[in-house]
Amino acid sequence: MIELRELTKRYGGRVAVDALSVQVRPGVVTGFLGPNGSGKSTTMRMILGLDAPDHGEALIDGVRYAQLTRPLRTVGALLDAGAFHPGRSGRAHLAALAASNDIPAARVGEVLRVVGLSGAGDRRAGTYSLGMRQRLGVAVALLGDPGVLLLDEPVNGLDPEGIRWIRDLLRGLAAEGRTVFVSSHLIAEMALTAERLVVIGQGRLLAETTVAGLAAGHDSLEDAFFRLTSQATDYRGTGVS
Ligand SMILES: Nc1ncnc2c1ncn2[C@@H]1O[C@H](COP(=O)(O)OP(=O)(O)OP(=O)(O)O)[C@@H](O)[C@H]1O
Repeated sequence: MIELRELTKRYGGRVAVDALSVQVRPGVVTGFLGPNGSGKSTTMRMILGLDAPDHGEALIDGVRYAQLTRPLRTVGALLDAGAFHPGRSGRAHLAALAASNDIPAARVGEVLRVVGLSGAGDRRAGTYSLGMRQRLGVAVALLGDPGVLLLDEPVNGLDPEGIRWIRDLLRGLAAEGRTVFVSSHLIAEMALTAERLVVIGQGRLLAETTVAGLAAGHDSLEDAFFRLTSQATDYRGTGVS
């Protein structure tokens, strides 16, 4: 379980995350939605202890990330799919992480299989396509068999087959009782993947609901999302006329 308590982050005079209080529960995929710049990545970075909140706290299974004794075994994250040495093979990258986190080496082959990179595991990661990098990032997240998973825009760069694969994977991981928190700015994709939704705009909580709950009373889910976030968008084109 992930718990955010009045989580707040300012950059200069600007509030990126504004007193965000949310509980993300195990057993379902929870989508984390908001327009560009609404604070999703900043929130995820604070959950992972990569950014310090100015106020409030983010707890994973009741403790802060820094207090976890075996972090990779508790929480797996995909933040930046390019975060590996390009000259190293996918397998070597995973093996180094496993060794430094006291994870059995046999787990490397298992996660390569789960993400469909068994055949490409010995290639240099720098030669991977964007979709293969995303898959390697997912393999890193799964390496410690964690109960909590945090993924920032995991479908970025994936083709339709890859998008379906990640959707099924996330739903399967949640069905095993894990907490799965996945950010996106694509409401249509989230509607197919997530059961619960946390929607933010300009760093503030706009809705914490189910997919059906968000759509209720609107022509479409997209319409509901736009209405909810229209007052909380930093950038908007005017179109041509
Ligand atoms: N290191 C930083 N320094 C200054 N401002 C930052 C920094 N990181 C984020 N911000 C600002 O904080 C706000 C929230 O950004 P964040 O990246 O968390 O949003 P996001 O919802 O993940 O956006 P996107 O969907 O575009 O990835 C934005 O206004 C952004 O410009």
